Amino acid sequence: MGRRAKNKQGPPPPLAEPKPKRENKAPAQKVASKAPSKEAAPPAGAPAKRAKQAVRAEDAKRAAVAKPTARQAAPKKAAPQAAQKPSKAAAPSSQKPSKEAPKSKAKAAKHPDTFASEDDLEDAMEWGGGDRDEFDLEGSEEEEDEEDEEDEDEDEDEEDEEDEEDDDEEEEEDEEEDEDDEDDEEKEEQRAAAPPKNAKALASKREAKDAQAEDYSVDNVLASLGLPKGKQLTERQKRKLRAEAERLEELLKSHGYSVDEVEEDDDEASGDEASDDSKEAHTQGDDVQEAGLAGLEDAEEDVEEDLPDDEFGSDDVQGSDIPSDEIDDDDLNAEGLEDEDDLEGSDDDLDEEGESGFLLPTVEEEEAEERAPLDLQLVQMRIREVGKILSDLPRLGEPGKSRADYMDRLSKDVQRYYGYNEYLANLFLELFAPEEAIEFFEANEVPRPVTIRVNTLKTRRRDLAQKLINRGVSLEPVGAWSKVGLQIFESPVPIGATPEYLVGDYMLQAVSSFLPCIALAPQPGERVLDMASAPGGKVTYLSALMQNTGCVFANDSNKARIKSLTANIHRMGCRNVVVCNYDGRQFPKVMGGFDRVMLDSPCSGTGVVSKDPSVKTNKSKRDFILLTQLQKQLILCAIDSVSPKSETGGYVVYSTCSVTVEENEEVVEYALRKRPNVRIVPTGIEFGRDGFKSFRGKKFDEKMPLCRRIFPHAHNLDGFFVCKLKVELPNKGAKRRQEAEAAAVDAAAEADAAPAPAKRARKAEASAAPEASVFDAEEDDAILARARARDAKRRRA
Ligand SMILES: C[S@@+](CC[C@H](N)C(=O)[O-])C[C@H]1O[C@@H](n2cnc3c(N)ncnc32)[C@H](O)[C@@H]1O
Repeated sequence: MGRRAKNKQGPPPPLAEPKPKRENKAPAQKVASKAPSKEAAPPAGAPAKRAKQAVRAEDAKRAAVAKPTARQAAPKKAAPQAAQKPSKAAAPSSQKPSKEAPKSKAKAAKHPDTFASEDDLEDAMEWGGGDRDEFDLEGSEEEEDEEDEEDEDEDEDEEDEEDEEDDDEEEEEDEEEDEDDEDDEEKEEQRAAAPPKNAKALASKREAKDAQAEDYSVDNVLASLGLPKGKQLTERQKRKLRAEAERLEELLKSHGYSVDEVEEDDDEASGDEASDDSKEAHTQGDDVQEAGLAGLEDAEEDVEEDLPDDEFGSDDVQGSDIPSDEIDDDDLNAEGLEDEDDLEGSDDDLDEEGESGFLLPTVEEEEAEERAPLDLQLVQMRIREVGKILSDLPRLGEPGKSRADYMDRLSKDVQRYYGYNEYLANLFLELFAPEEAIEFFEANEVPRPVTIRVNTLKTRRRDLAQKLINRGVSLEPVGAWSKVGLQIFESPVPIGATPEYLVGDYMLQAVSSFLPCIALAPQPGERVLDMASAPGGKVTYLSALMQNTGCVFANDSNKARIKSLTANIHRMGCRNVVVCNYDGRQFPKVMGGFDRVMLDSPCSGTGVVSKDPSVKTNKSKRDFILLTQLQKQLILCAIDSVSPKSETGGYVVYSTCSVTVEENEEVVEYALRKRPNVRIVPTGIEFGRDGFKSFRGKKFDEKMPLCRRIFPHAHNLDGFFVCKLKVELPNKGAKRRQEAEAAAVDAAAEADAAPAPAKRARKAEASAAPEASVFDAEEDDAILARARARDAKRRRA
């Protein structure tokens, strides 16, 4: 097994820390919201019900697990909806996804980086900012609240005349609000006249739920667990069922339910209060409560009525693989185990089974599981359990089972739970250690934060921020590392259709895609080529960094994408850009001699799965072979388009929104082999992980760690790879390479020498960055704080 990415303490988070007012609300929700693709979603709450029934049936006499109150017993529904509206705490790093989190992220943005047009905007609102309908259509309570607030704001606005800076903006806003209010009144009347929209849906949901509850007959319950009736359970089967109970308890605890209080609350739960709560949750249309809490409660009652004590028994238990590593004798006793012998017996077996007590399913059990309906919660728990065991196989592994056995199980479960094809599941499981791979898969289920890039050709960040705040947008700078990024948390207006957007004050753009431009660091007056530039997120940034001077060639081979590229270039006021439409591989023949070349290469998109989940299934081994071939050809052409004699530059940046080694380090390594006059230099990006120096037996250039790798689970950004290359005169390069090879022998000297030039290079580039001259962090912070305070005051009034 080759090198795998490791979790290590990285530099400061790339996006801003959360403000206290948007406190993390529901940390436990993350677990529940880890739903796989929509297609795979089970009927809400069904796995929990099955698990609960298993517990009750097997342990009816023993009462091995305390019965939680109805309220406590509501596992969150593991459905895509939940996953797509992550809690603010759910983000792996400090960022907060926007309140308008997408209702469906299945529709991916056309291109992950930028949003060129109205269509792109729609996509953008889906990937990061929510359903556009939320902004435009009637009906949501939140919207009404906001409208009320806007009405109040009008009054406050009149009083606020001292605030000279805001006057013009606010007048415009007031006019818009007046119009909106008239529309709103009309809509309100229509709403009042119509029957409640969701009453019918609720009624039919209830009917469906009742029908579902009726299905919990003994036969159904046993069948759902793969247990034929009337036989005796083996010790192993009993143990698994008990561990299943533990699993459920763990699940409840992880959602913040206290199982310890169950005994006392149980009485209450059967009383009015609990059922009232349940009903209330129902009538509010809360899917989570409905599916989990009320459904579970109903199912419990049915099982109690239907299931005779001796009914549960089979040699053919298809049961789940049950983590029993945390079974605690004291707990079991406290919870009233009647049959001490069983417990002792299982303890003995646990000793034989390794410390975790988790058993991989047998072949028969696997086959039965294949036949049974997909139990997503079981699969999710098993993924976590196997990930944990693989982190310490000698201690936690089952005797006789190899790493390959566990990896095989994990791969199958990842495919079933997250919806990746076998090739990709294995690719990621090779790239990361198992537990980290799971974090990566989880992060891909959550949308990344919405961010915009301020167009310094047209405005300053502080001015734009102020205008947007005046429109009620909640935002923050993305962090000290960028002077042009703003993270959008909430917006009452479509962020891709504000007047500021339309006049080109900003670009909707993922912050990862700022990084290649920062690395290329084009200088005013230079000649620059962006070899694959549509729809233009990066090329318009390059143009801005060059302050509309020099010349940028924006090329793309795809004619259809040239349209949005051109539109963006116009909207952003880039006057130093020439658009062209060649296959990048023709470029050195078309023209050459550039000071810098950007190759943001076509790639598999494995870094942006959260935006485009189709990547999970539509990328095969063949695609990777073809893509890497193209990437290798393009990188050579990019190198050959650069003038090694450039006095100010002579650089190529190669980037992808993919995390695979094949598309990144291997492509760069290929280029270094084919062009000995090229070397890797620091990118100037202060965060991210190092590029791999070796992977699965392959050794890469010693400078490969200077490349930056960005991961969704580690940085809460789109996955990205950025490499900066310096192109030198061929003879000079060859000489330098020989010298470098000789120098590599002296490891100590190398260790001393490496950091200093890297630092110097970074410092030089930072001071040369044109945007630095228009930025004053402290001043910006003060202005933004004042604007936020004013906005807060208006809202309070
Ligand atoms: C990752 S996207 C570029 C995104 C762009 N840099 C931006 O920031 O908006 C890759 C682009 O490569 C283009 N492309 C694919 N094959 C190409 C080729 N052989 N030559 C030039 N461009 C190509 C695609 O049309 C696509 O627009």
